[in-house]
Amino acid sequence: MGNIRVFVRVRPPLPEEVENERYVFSPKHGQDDVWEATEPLIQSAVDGYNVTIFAYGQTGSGKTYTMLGHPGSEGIISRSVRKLFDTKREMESLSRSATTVEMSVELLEVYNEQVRDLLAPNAGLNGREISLKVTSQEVVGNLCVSASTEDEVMKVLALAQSRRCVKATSSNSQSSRSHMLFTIHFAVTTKNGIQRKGKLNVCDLAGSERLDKSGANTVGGALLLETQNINKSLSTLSNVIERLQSGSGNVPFRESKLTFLLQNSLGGNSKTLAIVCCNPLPSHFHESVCSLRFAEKVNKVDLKKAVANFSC
Ligand SMILES: Nc1ncnc2c1ncn2[C@@H]1O[C@H](COP(=O)(O)OP(=O)(O)OP(=O)(O)O)[C@@H](O)[C@H]1O
Repeated sequence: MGNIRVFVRVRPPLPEEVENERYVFSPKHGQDDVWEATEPLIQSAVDGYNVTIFAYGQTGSGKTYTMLGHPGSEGIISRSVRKLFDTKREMESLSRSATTVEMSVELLEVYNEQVRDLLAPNAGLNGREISLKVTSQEVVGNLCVSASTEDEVMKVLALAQSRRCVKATSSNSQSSRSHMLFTIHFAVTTKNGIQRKGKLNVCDLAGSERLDKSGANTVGGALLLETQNINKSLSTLSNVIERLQSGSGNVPFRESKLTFLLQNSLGGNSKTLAIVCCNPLPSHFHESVCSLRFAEKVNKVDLKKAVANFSC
């Protein structure tokens, strides 16, 4: 006598169901499809809005691939940078340089509950922690590098990525051990002196992981501490979203550096997109369900109506 055998069969979606679920990207959708749906938000940064895009999901589910991509398979960041520079050139040439656009870039990581400036000369794992003053509106004290070409931004990004803490775990050979926040500012000044300032924040979060699956509890030391900090900040993020959704009580933005940095994106004047990534394997079913629950909660959060940042 053995156990009862169980088969599970998932039928393919029917055409009308595909239409209803079109915001779900399946494994057959590529980077172009994700970009096509994301691109209109980048235009909002040009129009003077604060825009935030963050990738959430368990370790190894495709967050960094979605945001940064691979050579020949560009992610959201490089496509956004190119779009912003194309727009800058177009605006300046159409106005015969009467309109000017200035762009600058910031790159931060949150590693073990410390905010680090990835562009600072002493950045990196062995570097000193940069003490940043984080206000509810913005981070003060880090480097903001002005950028005049896409190549410059991509070089700065590659430098930051090389300094970011990435390690092999048993779930992912290139696992990001920190949350990375890339910000590009887009400031337009017209010939009559009117300014509008938009910005795009792209956040590649570190992935949640179970200690037993990641092997961190057996390796111990740094990996264990990193995993605990990652999980703690992601669970604070989840609590923040829950409070925002229910509208009850104080929102615990200050309980983690990550939520502090995302405060304006989640509870303020911003247009925000969460991309929730899932691992396709049945063995990760539990984690995928948790990520989808998170997606559902985020989807119910009512943000204040975003207002463009204009000044004279
Ligand atoms: N849509 C995709 N198409 C093809 N390969 C993908 C896709 N998404 C992810 N991958 C591959 O899966 C692996 C894990 O992806 P990635 O490193 O982006 O995960 P992650 O969610 O950022 O993980 P972590 O949280 O550990 O940093 C990588 O080898 C990546 O190239």
